[in-house]
Amino acid sequence: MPLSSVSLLALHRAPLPTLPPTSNYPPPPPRSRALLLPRRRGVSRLPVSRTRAVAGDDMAAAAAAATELPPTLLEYMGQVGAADDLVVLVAHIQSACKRIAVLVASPGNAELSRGKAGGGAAVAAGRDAPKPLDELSNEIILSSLRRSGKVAVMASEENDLPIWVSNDGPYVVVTDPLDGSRNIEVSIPTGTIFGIYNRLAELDHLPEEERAQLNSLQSGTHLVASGYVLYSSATIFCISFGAGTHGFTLDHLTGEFVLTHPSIQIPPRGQIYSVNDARYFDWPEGLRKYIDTIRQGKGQHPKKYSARYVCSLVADFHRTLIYGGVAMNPRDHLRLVYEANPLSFLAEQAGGRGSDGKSRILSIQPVKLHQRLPLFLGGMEDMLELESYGDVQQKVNPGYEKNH
Ligand SMILES: O=P(O)(O)OC[C@H]1O[C@](O)(COP(=O)(O)O)[C@@H](O)[C@@H]1O
Repeated sequence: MPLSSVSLLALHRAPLPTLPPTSNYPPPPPRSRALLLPRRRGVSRLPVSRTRAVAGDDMAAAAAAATELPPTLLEYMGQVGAADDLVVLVAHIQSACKRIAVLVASPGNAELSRGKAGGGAAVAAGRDAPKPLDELSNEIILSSLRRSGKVAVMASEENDLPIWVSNDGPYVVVTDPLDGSRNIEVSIPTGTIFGIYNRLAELDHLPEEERAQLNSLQSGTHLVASGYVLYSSATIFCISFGAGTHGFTLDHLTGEFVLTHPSIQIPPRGQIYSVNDARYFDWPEGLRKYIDTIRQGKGQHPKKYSARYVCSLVADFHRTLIYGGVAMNPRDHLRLVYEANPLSFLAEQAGGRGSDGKSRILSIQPVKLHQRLPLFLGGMEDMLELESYGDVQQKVNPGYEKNH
């Protein structure tokens, strides 16, 4: 059945099971063993002949087990009353991300990623040349968005210009299809980041190119939803529709993303800072002082902070969302439209903050599609302390080649 007629199948609008909000640190207890078993939908949906075959006690046990199952991502969207168009769109994004998850975990991934650097085994030319993983991921996402029938424009970090997809699509999607792909060869986590806006009908009279640009340059305050998928030891789909940030983990037995991290709250104070601190000597005075202070335990939080830096934005952000602290890239490197806005939306929806070191990210009006800026994401108290140092944006960036 095509996903577009997911029609929201029998997205039963039963009340949500009462899972506690994600208490981030220490991490949540392991999921019940029932989740490790092949997924059984509600017993009431079994054909009558089959339900009759189930003996009384078994029936009761099966019913109890079924009602304990946390919802899948699409069930969750049905339960919270998400618009049908949005459910169809997210269904297509999740199916694209499942394909990317398989791709990054496949034996050929290293060869594909070497193709990007023009070295390694990528000797075939033209159409036969292996495509770098981020280009392939881009194509996977684009074709899923096309098939959804719900997208007017897609703007991707991988394309110079936004792509006008369909005149009928109600949504605009911005995406970094595979962030951190330089880490693929060594199996370090990667991720897909996306943001969803409403298509601006008032621009429909403009020429296509201009319409596509302006639809893609909406400020983060207009996000309808944003999310990321982390490809790591678990594949996790984190999303916000503007009412909290929620995490769904891919259950490989059923192929479903199931709710594992409801209502994530970033601890206002963490004990981790995340930055490429080989660049310490290029940092401004304020940032150096901040980091020196917190790692000695002399900041507003009288604890010595630890350093963690994966150098893969989705992984560094995911850890920050769960454990707190601050994840940052103080140089003009990460992109406002594809990375900073979607992640800041998730951070805010989890009670945290996304900033360029001075201002709230979501309030910055993008002027260029590939605009880059310093990015700081984290728990509220940690972020306010960091910003109080004033001078935290790295202005110089000498001597670093982007070759690994
Ligand atoms: O080299 P830096 O400044 O540490 O930047 C690392 C960051 O760059 C990224 O790899 C993204 O860079 P690209 O968008 O060029 O792939 C992030 O995943 C990571 O957080």
